[in-house]
Amino acid sequence: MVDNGGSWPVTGRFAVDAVLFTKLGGVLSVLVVKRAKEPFRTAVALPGGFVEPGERAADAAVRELAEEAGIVVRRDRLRRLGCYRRPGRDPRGQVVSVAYHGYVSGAPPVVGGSDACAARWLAVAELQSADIRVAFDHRDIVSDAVFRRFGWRPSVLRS
Ligand SMILES: O=P(O)(O)OC[C@H]1O[C@@H](O)[C@H](O)[C@@H]1O
Repeated sequence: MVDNGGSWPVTGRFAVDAVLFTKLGGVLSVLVVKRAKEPFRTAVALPGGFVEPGERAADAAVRELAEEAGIVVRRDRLRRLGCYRRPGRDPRGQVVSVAYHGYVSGAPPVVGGSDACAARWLAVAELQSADIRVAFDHRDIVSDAVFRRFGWRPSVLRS
């Protein structure tokens, strides 16, 4: 632990999220987990978590993908999407999340672990349905990732 002399305010925590795409039956899909704990217990979320002391953000994204979804993705297959810092995005307090995006072919098998009780590939269009409870600002993150990668923006479907 670095002694900051008490002069640096501790204002928040640093997290990562991973948007991993595939095509499943020709349909653009994204890897999601079901949260096993609060906040947003049982909601759909992106694989993600807090960055450990001394850990690089991209390595944390790779680690969370493995821990929460049982999928091994090389760091150089992930691209940085951006920083998500809107106040209130996490009910626990100020959490800044760096999001990454990537693509894997063939919808490899995934399995929930760690903070996730399940993992699956979910059609992007389905994730945008208002009927699905999505944790944090993860629906917006997926929308931004689709736009960055494919150049179109999925619209939220109201039932
Ligand atoms: O999954 P835990 O460890 O509870 O918290 C990490 C999550 O907290 C959120 O702000 C981030 O978007 C990230 O997904």
